[in-house]
Amino acid sequence: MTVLSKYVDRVAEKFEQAGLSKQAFSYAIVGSALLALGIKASLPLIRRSKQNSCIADYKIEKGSPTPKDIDGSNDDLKLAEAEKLLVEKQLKQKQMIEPGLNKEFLDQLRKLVSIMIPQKFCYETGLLTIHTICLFSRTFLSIYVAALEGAIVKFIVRKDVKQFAIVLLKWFGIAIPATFINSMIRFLECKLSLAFRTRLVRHSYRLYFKNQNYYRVSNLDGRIENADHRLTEDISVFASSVAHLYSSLTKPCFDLMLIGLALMRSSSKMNASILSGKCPALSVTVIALTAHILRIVSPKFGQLVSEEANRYGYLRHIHSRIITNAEEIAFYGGHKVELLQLRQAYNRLVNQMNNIFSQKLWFIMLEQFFMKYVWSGTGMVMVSLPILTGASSNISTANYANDSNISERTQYLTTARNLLISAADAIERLMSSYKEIVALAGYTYRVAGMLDVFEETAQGNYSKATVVENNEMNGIIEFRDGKPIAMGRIIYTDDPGNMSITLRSVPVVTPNCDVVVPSLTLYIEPGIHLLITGPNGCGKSSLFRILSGLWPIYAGELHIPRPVDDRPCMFYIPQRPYMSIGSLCDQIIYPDSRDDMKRKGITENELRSILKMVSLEHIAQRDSFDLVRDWKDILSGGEKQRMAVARLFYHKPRYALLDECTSAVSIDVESSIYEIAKSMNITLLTITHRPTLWKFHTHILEFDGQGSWKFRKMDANEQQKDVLTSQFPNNIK
Ligand SMILES: Nc1ncnc2c1ncn2[C@@H]1O[C@H](COP(=O)(O)OP(=O)(O)OP(=O)(O)O)[C@@H](O)[C@H]1O
Repeated sequence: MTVLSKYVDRVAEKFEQAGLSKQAFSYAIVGSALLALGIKASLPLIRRSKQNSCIADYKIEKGSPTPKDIDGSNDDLKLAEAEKLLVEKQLKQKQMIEPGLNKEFLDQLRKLVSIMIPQKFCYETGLLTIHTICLFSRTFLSIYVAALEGAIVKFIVRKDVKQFAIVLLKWFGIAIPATFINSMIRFLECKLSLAFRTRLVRHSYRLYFKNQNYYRVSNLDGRIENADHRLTEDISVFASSVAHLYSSLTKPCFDLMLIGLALMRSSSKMNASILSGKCPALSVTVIALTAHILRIVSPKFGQLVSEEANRYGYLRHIHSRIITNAEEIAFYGGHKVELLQLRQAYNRLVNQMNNIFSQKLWFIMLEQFFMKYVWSGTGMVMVSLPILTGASSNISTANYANDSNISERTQYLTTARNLLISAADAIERLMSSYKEIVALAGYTYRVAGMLDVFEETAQGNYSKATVVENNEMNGIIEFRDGKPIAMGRIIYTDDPGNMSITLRSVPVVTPNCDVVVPSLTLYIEPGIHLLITGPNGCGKSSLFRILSGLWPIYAGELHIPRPVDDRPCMFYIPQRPYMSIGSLCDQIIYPDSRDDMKRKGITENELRSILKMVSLEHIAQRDSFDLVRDWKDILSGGEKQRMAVARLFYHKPRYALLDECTSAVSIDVESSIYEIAKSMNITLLTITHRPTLWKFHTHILEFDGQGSWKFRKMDANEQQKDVLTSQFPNNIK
């Protein structure tokens, strides 16, 4: 500032020499400052209105790609459009509760705390107690160190070398427990955060895997975009901020309490009580006023942090999609599109982070100004006022020259100053905790929100944005509070003599509440090998989803045999089989564990013969059963499908739900697989487009793609469809 004012003076002199008055020069400076301010204020508005008009242009052009779209310069506009849609969607779902210090936050926090600390006496309360003792001891030590420093100054002023050396030694001696306790506080904070995290993770994993929630959350419900991010990153950050907040709230409270007492004691010794008269009023007024100003001007950190976490989660989601679908993307050469999406997601995150940084810049400046300067100034006034005014002092003027009194006062001032600095520091920490609390509100909102969604989806309550408007009128689905209600019933039959599956007037309804088949009635008993056909999207796989309990039943009844441990009722094999992490043995027995296998008394030799049934014996010869490899990449498409069939032969279910699961398997191996399955008394429910498989079935369920269906016994001609197809390809549909 000094340099600037000197420079301004020098320029003003030059202007005077050139014949311009100092007043005109001042007007010019003020004018240009106002102009700069005006530009700064209006520029963002101009930019925003320009952006809006561009978005409007883009809306008009949507659907017809322009050269601008193609060269990627319209990316920002697309992104803005996408973001707008997202916000509209969230508003529709009434989810735009602003995370901040409010009742919702306190309720959510209370709920999460009851998960993190489930009992009065548990590991976490033990850690908290030790942590609290350490924080308390640290405050005592700070006060003791302040007193020692005062004594050191006193003996320096008195020139008392011996006492000085003794106190200095004490000062060094106290450093050992003080540093240990400091380190211990950090250690305990980390342990506490980990303990909280573990409790939350265990609880949320339990919920995530309850009633196939991992499927429901991403497929049937639309509220959580990236459950993986919430389950890992958000829980971790939430747990550490709770643990940190505990120490950053309790330590300053102890500090204030004990320092207040220490100050009162030392000041009353000097008959210069800083806690009487106008001093406390002054300090309380200054602190309250500055705190109020800071609260008013504080940016909405909770909302900002929550949005940042959203964007970070989305970025990770795009990354994981690329990893999962790397081969497909590489075959398509889709790297440009993927790169663009990654960049857009990253830019969104950067924009949000920049926004937070710039909001923090001014807030921290103001905060520091109040805390470092305004409060220190007030503290200095408080310490010196009683001594300077000396109104209440009993120390006579005659004694002022006395060395001892001077050194006493110096000691008092040094100790009081140190204590006041510590107290100011404590208040600073308390006030900056507000920022942390608001940021914590953001994470609490995400973690508690996730648990709420998990609990609701586990009970079959789903919420999807696009559901209600289109379908409320169809009469098949009942809605309550805008949410579809699953009125259908699943009835498990326990009768070992009745292993049939019955569907009575069950509609096939997608998670978006599109009715694919209004009402389906079927009776399947062991030995009815059912072939399911129909055009794409007619609901073939959806029927399997309903039979497996993945999709809710909105009406009617489904009777299925209750699953028993050793022989599952149904076993589903998809077109793209899932390869788990683990050894070759783990692939065959999935989802059983080694212990389950031992319990069932199945040996490695039996596994070998299962592999032989699906013509995969060479894999067991190549690798041992215990070798852990990345089977997803090692096995070819057809081998993976055969491995999935090996699982079927291992589990020997009553019903096999085969969803084009042998589309990549050669026809001869496929036929032998079907024969073996039938010989094992497995009833086949097959979706296939291959005529060669018709002969293995006794009944057919035909969907027409318009919601109608036909269920009937196959005639002998139909069973020979593959032969007829090869002889008269044009006559067979
Ligand atoms: N998770 C989902 N969310 C919303 N709609 C879905 C979902 N899964 C499937 N659908 C819709 O349900 C309808 C039936 O799908 P389904 O998978 O049963 O078809 P399909 O008959 O098996 O077809 P294909 O022969 O192509 O496999 C389709 O219109 C599809 O878009």
